[in-house]
Amino acid sequence: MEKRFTGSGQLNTLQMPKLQIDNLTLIFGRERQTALQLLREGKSKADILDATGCTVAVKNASFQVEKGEFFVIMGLSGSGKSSLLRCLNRLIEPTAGDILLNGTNITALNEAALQQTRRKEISMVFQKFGLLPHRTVLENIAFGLELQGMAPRERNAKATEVVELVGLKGYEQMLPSELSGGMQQRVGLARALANDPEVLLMDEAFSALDPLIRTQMQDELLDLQEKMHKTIIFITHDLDEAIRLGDRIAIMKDGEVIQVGTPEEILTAPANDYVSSFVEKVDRKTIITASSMMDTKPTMAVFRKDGPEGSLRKMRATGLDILPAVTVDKHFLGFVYLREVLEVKKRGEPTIEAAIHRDVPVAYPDTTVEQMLPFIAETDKPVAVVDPKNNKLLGLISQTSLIIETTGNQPV
Ligand SMILES: Nc1ncnc2c1ncn2[C@@H]1O[C@H](COP(=O)(O)OP(=O)(O)OP(=O)(O)O)[C@@H](O)[C@H]1O
Repeated sequence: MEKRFTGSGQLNTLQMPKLQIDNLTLIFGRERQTALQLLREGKSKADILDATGCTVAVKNASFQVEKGEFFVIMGLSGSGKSSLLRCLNRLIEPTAGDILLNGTNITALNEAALQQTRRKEISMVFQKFGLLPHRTVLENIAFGLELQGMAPRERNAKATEVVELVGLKGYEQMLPSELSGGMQQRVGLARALANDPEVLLMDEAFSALDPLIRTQMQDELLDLQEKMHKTIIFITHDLDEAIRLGDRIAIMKDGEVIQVGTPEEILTAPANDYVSSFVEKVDRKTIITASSMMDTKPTMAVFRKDGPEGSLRKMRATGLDILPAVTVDKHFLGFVYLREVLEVKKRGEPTIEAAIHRDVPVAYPDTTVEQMLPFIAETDKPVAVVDPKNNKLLGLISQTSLIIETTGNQPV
């Protein structure tokens, strides 16, 4: 899936974020305000619990979610994911901080306006599906619309539309108890989608499903998202699921958001030892791409500018016996080798043309390490990374870094 977001937590600032969370804090317990004060004084969670009996579930969380983004919040049990998610639609009242939806501060809404937002703008899908047992699939899906006061004919038509979308056609008149877990979660998802919300909150939505069904549901959700372009905030404690689904991932620990980034950023630049230990076992080959491995300032032999003489000079200066050959405007032509450049010079040829090997494999910035495996050769040939639009050379990956990335070992 295409990853559209780059830079740790950096978003396209030309557009207003769909959701902006600023210093969100949630404290459970009676002496919340005292606890908040202690938190602001820099006291630890454990000290605050000792002093006040209050639990700091979310501590100063700040991040933005862009329109159409699939944003995953990941953390172990008790890290505060569900608490944070429930604050976003104020199922739980945050103790401090702001939540801006399309620039409007949700924390300042009165009850009526909040109801309106929950019905129209933010819908939630729960882990345990939350279905009404005595209502049919169609009635369950239409339930939110019924609460909004929509007439039966209209709401059934809307629910029938969504039924098709989530693959429940033919099951409309069944009761939840007649369905498998995966099917029940489709009903939960359909009910959330029937409201046509801008933001979908999904709380461990697939965690109760067995692994095969879970993978299938993940695929279907990604397919749906390709069509719907909703803003999705998805909670999971499973890193593989987070990597599979997320455009970006926020990692939580002890109530704090400790890193926000694309899966690749989190794997290549973990914010601390905790994140490193988390990502250790992930199969990096399918996630790391050429863009994060390449040297973006390689020495190049510039065709027509650098003749054999100039190319040899560059080889001598760098100690390299192979250089990428490019045109003056950086279009990649191939590689030149020391031995052949010497021969060209000996023959008195004015350019390095005859020395250029044009038939070499190239990678694009989003080519994964796995896709580059066939490029591992016995020779020390680097991999050229080019822009797919215009074939300009963007960087080089040395054979050594490719081997280290694929095997985890230094080449012998
Ligand atoms: N209603 C509550 N009252 C008091 N403490 C709570 C309440 N709900 C959660 N907590 C505490 O807040 C912290 C964060 O819990 P939360 O459920 O948000 O974590 P989580 O990451 O979603 O974990 P899980 O995956 O197990 O649900 C935990 O220490 C938990 O014990």
